[in-house]
Amino acid sequence: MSESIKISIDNVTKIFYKKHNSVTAIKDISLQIKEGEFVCLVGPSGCGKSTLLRILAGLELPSSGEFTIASESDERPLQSMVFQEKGVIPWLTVEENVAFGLKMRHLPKEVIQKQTNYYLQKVGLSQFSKLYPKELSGGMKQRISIARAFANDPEILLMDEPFAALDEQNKFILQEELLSIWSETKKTVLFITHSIDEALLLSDRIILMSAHPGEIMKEIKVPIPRPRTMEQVRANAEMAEQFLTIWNHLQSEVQRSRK
Ligand SMILES: Nc1ncnc2c1ncn2[C@@H]1O[C@H](COP(=O)(O)OP(=O)(O)OP(=O)(O)O)[C@@H](O)[C@H]1O
Repeated sequence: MSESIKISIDNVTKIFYKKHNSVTAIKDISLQIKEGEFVCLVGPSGCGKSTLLRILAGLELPSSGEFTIASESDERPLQSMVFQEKGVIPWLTVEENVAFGLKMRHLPKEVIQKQTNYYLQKVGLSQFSKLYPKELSGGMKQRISIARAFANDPEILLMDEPFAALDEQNKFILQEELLSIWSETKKTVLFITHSIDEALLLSDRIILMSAHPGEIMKEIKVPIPRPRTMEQVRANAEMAEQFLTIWNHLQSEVQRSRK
């Protein structure tokens, strides 16, 4: 991980105005993420995690505050986003889905083919390249989204619970595949999850958010070195302690928000 700051979020607040009231989704969020860092956002449901990601993706505007994403090249997209589901285009084949962002940028055909093939192979979809998403399992569809996001070669990756809809076995496999691609590319990643195990396995740093409105409450540096496996995460005493810290935080925030 480099020491340079890739994402800088400064005092970002988002208020959604409705007809008769307003909702403050996130409040005064300030966060700096280093180049090549893998950061997970964890917090109770409705605390504004997706709102923050959507702001960074340019899909929402902050009500106040600002953010910057350091850009190395004008030719690369600033960000790629991976969602929980519905991230694939049903009328395009697997290969066309992965190539989609590259085609939009009108890159040379050979570059598109090379990049697409590389990431299809990385996520184990090479032999399914001509199939359509409806012919694939949920795990395979998420692999397409991941391959497309990395193939785009964005400055940063934003991932909104990409594995939440998968069964445990598929989740473990995709987490390991993601870590393997990430360790090669060293992309800066901001990843939302509700799974404490997932956050401990993937992150360099975990940001804990408060219940509604979402504010940053605590940061946890994940203590074990990489490469990591879920077995190590589960067997490591320090990780068990961190698990409890996060668990207790979530419990108390959920209870506080219900009062
Ligand atoms: N477009 C919108 N219009 C109005 N309110 C919204 C909008 N998007 C989000 N909100 C509100 O902002 C708050 C934060 O929502 P958000 O989806 O960001 O939370 P979250 O932490 O990602 O939730 P979850 O973990 O359940 O996915 C919620 O109260 C939600 O109802």
